[in-house]
Amino acid sequence: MPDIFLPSTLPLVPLPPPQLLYPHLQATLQIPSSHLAVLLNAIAENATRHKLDSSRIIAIVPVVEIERRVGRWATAARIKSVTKVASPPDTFNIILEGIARIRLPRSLPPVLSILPPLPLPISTYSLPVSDLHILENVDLVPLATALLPPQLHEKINLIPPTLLADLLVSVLQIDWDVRAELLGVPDVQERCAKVYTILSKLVSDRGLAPATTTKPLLTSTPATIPRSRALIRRPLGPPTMGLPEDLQPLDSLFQRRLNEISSSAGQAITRELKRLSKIPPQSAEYGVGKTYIEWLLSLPWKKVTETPHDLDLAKARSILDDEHEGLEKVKRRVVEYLAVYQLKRKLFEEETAAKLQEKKTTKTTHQAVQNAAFDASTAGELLELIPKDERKALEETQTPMDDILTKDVYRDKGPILLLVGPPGVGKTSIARSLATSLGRKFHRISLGGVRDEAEIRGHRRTYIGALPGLLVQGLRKVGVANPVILLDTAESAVGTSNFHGDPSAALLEALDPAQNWSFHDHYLGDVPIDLSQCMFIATANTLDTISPPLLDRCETITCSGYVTSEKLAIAKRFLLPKQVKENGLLAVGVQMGDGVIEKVITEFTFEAGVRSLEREISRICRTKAVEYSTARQSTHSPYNPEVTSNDVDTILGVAHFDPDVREETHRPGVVTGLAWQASGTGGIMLIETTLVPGGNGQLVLTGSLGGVISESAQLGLTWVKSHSASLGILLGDTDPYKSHDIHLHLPAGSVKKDGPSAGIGMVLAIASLLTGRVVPSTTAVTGEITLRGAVTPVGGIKEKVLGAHRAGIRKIILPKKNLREVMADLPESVKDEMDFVFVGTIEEALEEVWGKDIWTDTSRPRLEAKL
Ligand SMILES: Nc1ncnc2c1ncn2[C@@H]1O[C@H](COP(=O)(O)OP(=O)(O)OP(=O)(O)O)[C@@H](O)[C@H]1O
Repeated sequence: MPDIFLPSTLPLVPLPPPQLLYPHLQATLQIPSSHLAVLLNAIAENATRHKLDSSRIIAIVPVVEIERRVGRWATAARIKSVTKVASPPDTFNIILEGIARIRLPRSLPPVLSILPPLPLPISTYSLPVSDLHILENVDLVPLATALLPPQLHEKINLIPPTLLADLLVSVLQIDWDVRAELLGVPDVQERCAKVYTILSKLVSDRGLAPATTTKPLLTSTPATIPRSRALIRRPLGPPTMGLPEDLQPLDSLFQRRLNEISSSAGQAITRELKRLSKIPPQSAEYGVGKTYIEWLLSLPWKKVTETPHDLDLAKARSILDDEHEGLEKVKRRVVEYLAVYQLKRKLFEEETAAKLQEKKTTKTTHQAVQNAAFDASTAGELLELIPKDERKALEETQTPMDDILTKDVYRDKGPILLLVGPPGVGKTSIARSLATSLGRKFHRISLGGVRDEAEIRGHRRTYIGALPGLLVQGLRKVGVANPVILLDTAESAVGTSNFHGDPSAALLEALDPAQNWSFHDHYLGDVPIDLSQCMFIATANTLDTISPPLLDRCETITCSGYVTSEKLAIAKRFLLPKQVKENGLLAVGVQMGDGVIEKVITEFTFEAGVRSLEREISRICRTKAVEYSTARQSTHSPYNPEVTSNDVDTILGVAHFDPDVREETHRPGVVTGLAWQASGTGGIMLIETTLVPGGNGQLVLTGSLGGVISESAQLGLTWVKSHSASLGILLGDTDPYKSHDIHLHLPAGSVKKDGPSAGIGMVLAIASLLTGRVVPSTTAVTGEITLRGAVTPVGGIKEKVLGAHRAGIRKIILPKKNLREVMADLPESVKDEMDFVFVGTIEEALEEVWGKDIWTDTSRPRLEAKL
């Protein structure tokens, strides 16, 4: 039960008819901006006088024709919100919520306008708990039932009788004078008796009969208060009566879980149980309804994993270290994230504690008015009985009931971590370790192939076999409201709306801290679910296709591919021991030397991550498991845990064909470019050109090329053509463009290729073809070109370079503007082994490959490669 504290002086504000403010109800006061300024000054003065940070409490005095005060009673009220109205101009609506009746001093001047803070003899005219018993004599419920529409009947039972009298006279359009008089009746019994007389008259005037009550009234002794309070919290009263037998188990489960579910879920279950009790159990609808109730009962509305208040960052780091090799930057960033999370949470908890403390101290300096019959859980119900026009204005500032109940829980509003990198580099497993460090449950949702909004937001219950969306399903699976949820392959939830809706929009709503405390899943209908306590982490292979609004919510951490030495370390420390264990060889083990593992890495796997490597190691372990089983059965051949290089060949067979190994031969017209696949893996890509006799300088393109890459080829040819003279291509009377077409092909025709980064490679290939000079196959190039010959930066450079390194390339020509990325992000071992040449123009690139004398050297045969 919250206590309300009133300062001993309050500014006074006149409230003309027809409005009248009772404790716990709302009223809207419309005032011009000049009056608002006076009011705010008076409030500030009062706050300073009482050394309060803010006191939005004022006294609302009912007045008639502005000069005549009615009686000696007013209402202490809290300002809930101030909003500017569209018309009349310069006018504000102030929404007030009554706190308690206050008696005004005899000497008070007429309240003609807003008055500065004046001392008021404040008494506790709200109800002490022990006074409740007096109400049993004057039961207003039957009268209220007769007078109010049926949909409100059940709610009347939930309203404490002490409030009912005020509430009824407010909603039943009783004369203002009568209402003002009732404000001056602080004694509850007297007030209820008066209201009883008024309502009885109204009932008989309208020719209605008072209903007989079944109302569980609040009972007399303080000892029974908690039970009564539970009753108040209960959404719609027990529906058990008259339920069919097969609904009884559900109902009793409902009763047991009453305190664990949100009030809106409780209301929905009550409604559904009632509805089901009226329809035949054989109908399909009956089954649908039962499943719906089961879902509502099984969700973790309020249950959370308790997380330690002091997160041990060193321990978190050691969990990350224990489960992952390398990934230094990623680990550091994850620990930073945890540190910030912990700090924010601590700060929040300290603030909450300080507020509580402040309340306690204010109690000693200010008179406390006990608000016996009002608590947050009745607020929502009450609201519905408040006149509509007032309610509308109030709703904007309303916090939902469930939110009030759990408002002291910390909800992280920070960005979502997005781990980006090629497959198999440990993104998922880092997220899992983060959940372990936080002591939270972990749930992974794969967004791959999610094209339908219903997969995120659920299907409406009208569909047969309808289910909630992936998020709600996930919550039920983990059984707590605060898990770490990993949204895997987030790039797949593309931001395209189609006739199935827009999954990324639904996802955004779920991730938005401003909305996700009341996420609406279609299956759950009008029952909102709180996702704000979940911690979301996303992973993606590439940022290219991720929806921009989603990306905007995220903070990106890049996990790049591994080089051989890193893979070796991962294999030795994690993959091999894991596979040995999984294949039942823990007792005898499998020994693989560094050279052997390296052979598996370089000859049998061609990937940025370590997934295939793990698969190959698993194959080796399986073979060793067969050997071990055979050895156990025969005494002749003992088991040998050692795996040699030859064993690898025997077990894994012929080394895999790898398109990503550099060419051994050097040929004019062939250049090695760099590619970056949608999976996030980098590699090399050959650019082949040849001259086709009988043409006229046209460009023929093949190899599944997209629009952008085709334009790059055209651009490359144009550049070479325009520099033909200086490159020595047009010599004497031979003009290759008049007698030949140029065919440019990118092998692996089944793979779609696009992007601008092959531009410089195309220029080199065409120039090489026409000048007859070769580009060494150990050299790779990447960079976009412009028509004027500038080389501009490209994306995915780190993965491309790592892919080139794997393929055996030792020199890379790349755009100057990518220099910082290369220097900052690449492992030292790669930087040591490779030669990087940064160029700003095409000329620089050509000179780098063929030397400065390319512009004058015309001695070489010009055409070497012909069909
Ligand atoms: N640095 C590492 N240390 C230890 N194990 C690792 C490391 N990187 C990857 N692994 C292991 O590789 C396997 C694949 O990792 P994981 O599933 O996390 O990859 P991912 O990056 O999420 O891939 P995808 O993008 O395909 O989902 C896991 O078994 C993981 O433990």
